[in-house]
Amino acid sequence: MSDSMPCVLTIAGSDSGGGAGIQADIKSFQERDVFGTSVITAITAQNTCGVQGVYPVEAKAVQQQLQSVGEDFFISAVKTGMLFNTDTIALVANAISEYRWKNIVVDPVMVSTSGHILLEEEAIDTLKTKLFPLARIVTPNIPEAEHLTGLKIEKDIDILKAAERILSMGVKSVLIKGGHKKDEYVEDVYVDEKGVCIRFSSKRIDTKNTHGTGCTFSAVLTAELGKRNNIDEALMTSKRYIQSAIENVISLGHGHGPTNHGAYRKKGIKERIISVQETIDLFHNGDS
Ligand SMILES: Nc1ncnc2c1ncn2[C@@H]1O[C@H](COP(=O)(O)OP(=O)(O)O)[C@@H](O)[C@H]1O
Ligand SMILES: Cc1ncc(COP(=O)(O)O)c(N)n1
Repeated sequence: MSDSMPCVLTIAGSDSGGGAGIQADIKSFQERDVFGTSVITAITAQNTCGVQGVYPVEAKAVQQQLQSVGEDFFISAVKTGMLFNTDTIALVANAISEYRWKNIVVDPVMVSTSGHILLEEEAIDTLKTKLFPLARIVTPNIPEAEHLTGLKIEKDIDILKAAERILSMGVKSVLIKGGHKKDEYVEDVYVDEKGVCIRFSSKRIDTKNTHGTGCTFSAVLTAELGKRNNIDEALMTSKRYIQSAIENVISLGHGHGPTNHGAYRKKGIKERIISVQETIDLFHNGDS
């Protein structure tokens, strides 16, 4: 191991079932060869069948964790996941400014796959106003993009409209993930402030084992940005990683099982992705 291993940070909730949250993030960091640090915002009692309890960590403890990490490590990228309430969001935004953290990936986690609230409704505005302007990229799924924008996403054009509205909240770029649609291909659509649009498309895997896919995707993205990769390369790696992790299922639990983190690294697994289409100057050409 090189002594200059990039060091990244996840600020998220703990999932006792190990499939999502901090646990998914640290596994992803390890797989992508970055050193993972963490700030835990909430403890969830959770398994593949659902969330049985949510226990937010008190503000003082969140603040101290941010300080412990911020004062000791050079952090090259940060991801935020489950933040749960307004106080935590404000503390995180302050720490990002104080420690001058860059490459901020905001996964606007709101509700678990099983339907449990992971972000208080009143905190959504704070997320938009305090955290989004600091973000390198925000990665909502379709229901989250709808909730953030108030738009209904049905057709392709709706995704672009939602992306444009999220960009107007001050983020540099947005990736709207397509896992919740039903099409044959799962398309994640990236749009940035310059009007560049890239679509990452892969064959939909027919499975119920998608617990933690969003956390894993954004953690891999954070690791790749922390290694100074360009955003398009970082997104491509994240899409390939998640495709392998869903495809090579490990059967655990009785509900929505977790993904297989080792799959992408293991030899013999074909990279069966991925068509990428790029449109430059999307908005400027009037296509939106
Ligand atoms: N059934 C699936 N087959 C292939 N890829 C999927 C599938 N479901 C989700 N993904 C991928 O997993 C990532 C997370 O997507 P999504 O499920 O939309 O987010 P979230 O986990 O935040 O709800 C995205 O990159 C998406 O393309
Ligand atoms: C601590 C924590 N963070 C995030 C999620 C979202 O993951 P999913 O959408 O797969 O339930 C979760 N269930 N738990």
